[in-house]
Amino acid sequence: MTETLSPLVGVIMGSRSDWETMRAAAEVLTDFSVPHECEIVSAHRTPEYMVEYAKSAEERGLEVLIAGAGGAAHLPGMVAGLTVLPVLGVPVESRALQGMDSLLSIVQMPGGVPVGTLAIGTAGAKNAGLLAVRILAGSRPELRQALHKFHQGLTDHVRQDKLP
Ligand SMILES: Nc1c(C(=O)O)ncn1[C@@H]1O[C@H](COP(=O)(O)O)[C@@H](O)[C@H]1O
Repeated sequence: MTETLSPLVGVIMGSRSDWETMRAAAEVLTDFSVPHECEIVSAHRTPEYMVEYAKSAEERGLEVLIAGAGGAAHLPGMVAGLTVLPVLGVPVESRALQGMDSLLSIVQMPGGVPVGTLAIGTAGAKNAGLLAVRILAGSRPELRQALHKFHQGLTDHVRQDKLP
């Protein structure tokens, strides 16, 4: 994509420790040449910055937010309450409860405030990146084309797999 270099997707996470998971989302966006930004934003530790970030996201030109957090993962839901942009929530795998706490904190949103919840961990982060690309592709034919190519690549790869 060349029409703009200002970020279209905001990848945010509650802590630096989430990066190992959330980098999978950023890598997908890089692969599809989607301009994006990555930041640490925490509902618990930086609540005022979270409000500022979420409220300014739309006017800054962001179109999709990907929010990852672990444990008491309130970030995605809080952000979804502060913006009308689509928010994709990634439950980061926690040590104590293997991410079940993160998942349940993100998925069970009250009606009216949607968060698109992905799977726990790196696979969820990767799919959040792909879902963001799919959302953006709705109005960007070049991204739609790139997704068709990616999809075909997946299919070809699996079709060529041989059992031992
Ligand atoms: N769940 C949240 C939020 C939030 O929801 O705002 N902020 C930080 N955290 C989470 O705390 C976990 C442990 O963080 P540390 O590793 O910094 O102790 C991280 O997975 C983070 O997402």
